[in-house]
Amino acid sequence: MKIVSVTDNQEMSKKAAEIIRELVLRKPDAVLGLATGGTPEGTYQQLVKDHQENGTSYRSIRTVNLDEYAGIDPKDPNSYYAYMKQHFFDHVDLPDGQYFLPNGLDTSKEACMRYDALIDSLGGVDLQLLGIGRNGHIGFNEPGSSLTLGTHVVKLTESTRHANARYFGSIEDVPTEAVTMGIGTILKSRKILLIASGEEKADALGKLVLANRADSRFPASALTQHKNVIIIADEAALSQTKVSKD
Ligand SMILES: N[C@@H]1[C@@H](O)[C@H](O)[C@@H](COP(=O)(O)O)O[C@@H]1O
Repeated sequence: MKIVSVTDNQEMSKKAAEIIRELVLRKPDAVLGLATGGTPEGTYQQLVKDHQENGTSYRSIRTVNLDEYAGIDPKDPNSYYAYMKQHFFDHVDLPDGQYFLPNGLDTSKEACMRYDALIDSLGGVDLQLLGIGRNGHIGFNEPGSSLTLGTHVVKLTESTRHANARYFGSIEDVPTEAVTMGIGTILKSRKILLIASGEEKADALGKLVLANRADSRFPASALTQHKNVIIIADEAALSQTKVSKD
């Protein structure tokens, strides 16, 4: 795992966007694995700015998202589909029909298998963007998840529901389940870019930097099994590690 230490959220977002942009320019039909949450918002902002100012094109790009809440209609403003439209899809020239998310309204085993088959049919993910949950979850793979599964339905932990409640009216409105790419799916990506910002991620980052083997109690540790992982984290997120700014 390569760790890049940056000053703050803005520098993290710029560096992450630069890596994505380079791939898009080098491979105009790349498959991007995308993530949601507060952390990648700045990265999408940078990519949109770059598209507007420099014309970087997404015409032939395909994207697949990590996860979606179960039981939430894509039209619901709290869906990850709506998040992606709002932060990225509606502002670049990525054609409709070239972006995919798990379907929160069809959580059947068949639908999950179809999502993995879709990713394979696109040729696999070139670059998977990841955030990290405070408890070390990636996608929605909560502690205790199998580290080999493909896309599947998960029960969200109360800590994750509380952390994500800021987007909903109240905690009762936060779904209890989600559909997520499994760690098995994530590890198939050719490259993984994990971004983290802020003190509330310091615990998780501290554990991740020290991890030397995959342990299902801390799902992000599965990244130790992948050969091409870059972590871009700011000083606050790295405050419990010995990694210092380059
Ligand atoms: N499913 C998402 C994850 O993909 C994300 O990495 C995590 C951290 O979110 P945030 O970036 O808002 O801290 O939250 C959610 O649970």
